[in-house]
Amino acid sequence: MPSDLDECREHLLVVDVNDQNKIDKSSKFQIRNLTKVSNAGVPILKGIDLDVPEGMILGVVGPSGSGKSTLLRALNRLWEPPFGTVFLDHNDICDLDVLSLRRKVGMLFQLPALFEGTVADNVRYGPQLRGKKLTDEEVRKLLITADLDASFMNKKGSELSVGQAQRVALARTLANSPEVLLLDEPTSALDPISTENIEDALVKLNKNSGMTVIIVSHSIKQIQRIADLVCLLVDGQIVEVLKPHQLSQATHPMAQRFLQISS
Ligand SMILES: Nc1ncnc2c1ncn2[C@@H]1O[C@H](COP(=O)(O)OP(=O)(O)OP(=O)(O)O)[C@@H](O)[C@H]1O
Repeated sequence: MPSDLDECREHLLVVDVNDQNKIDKSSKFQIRNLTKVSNAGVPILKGIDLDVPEGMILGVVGPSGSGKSTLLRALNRLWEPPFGTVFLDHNDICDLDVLSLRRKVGMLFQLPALFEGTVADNVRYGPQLRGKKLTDEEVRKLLITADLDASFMNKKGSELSVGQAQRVALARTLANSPEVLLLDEPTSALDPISTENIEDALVKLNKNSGMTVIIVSHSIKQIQRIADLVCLLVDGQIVEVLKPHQLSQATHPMAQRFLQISS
């Protein structure tokens, strides 16, 4: 018996923007005609239409330069579209207070920048802005979720490896209890064991708290391990939306080639 979420996943489609009846009411994000052109006039995103159901892990894959990071950044208002709209819970994100948007929609970058101070300072940063001081125990739990042990608490952010900094950045993002997690190559600097631990943590967070996750990854295997659905981006356009086990059925020639080489 398929669950509501399964039904919903079945219906994640690249939508016809003119057909409002197709808007999925349980969507966390509704992206309509999202378009970006570089200053030099080169199209980067070419009218992206996509619904992301609440509680889903959506994998975004595609060749380098296809616009994956640009797409993620739009969802957190790191740039604002000259054309197109992004709705979060049916509200245009450009109408939302940007700080509350970023608290709801946490983002992790490929190369995380930590703030001055210790790891614990970094993890406490977001809640502190809202007048909440996390206890040592709360910080410890967040670090453990991000596959770091408590001994990291008092280390300086500047003394960490990229892989350790990636995990601190994850703990710092989770400290805000986001409803959505945008991940840009979150395990690119991690060893296979840590990668597996982070993947497990993401799946647990998704299952236990219903957190919607959108993950960009160059690892097709990673996407197949954790995603409910995969969106293939080629040259600024979504060319396929498939379930992970259906990836071999991609019909777009560039998507096929990309998948063959990366699998
Ligand atoms: N601020 C910018 N100004 C001009 N061009 C940009 C800007 N940001 C990105 N681009 C260009 O847009 C295209 C898409 O970049 P983006 O980083 O989104 O791709 P990507 O799919 O995430 O790539 P990768 O897999 O290599 O990280 C690239 O050609 C890039 O050079």
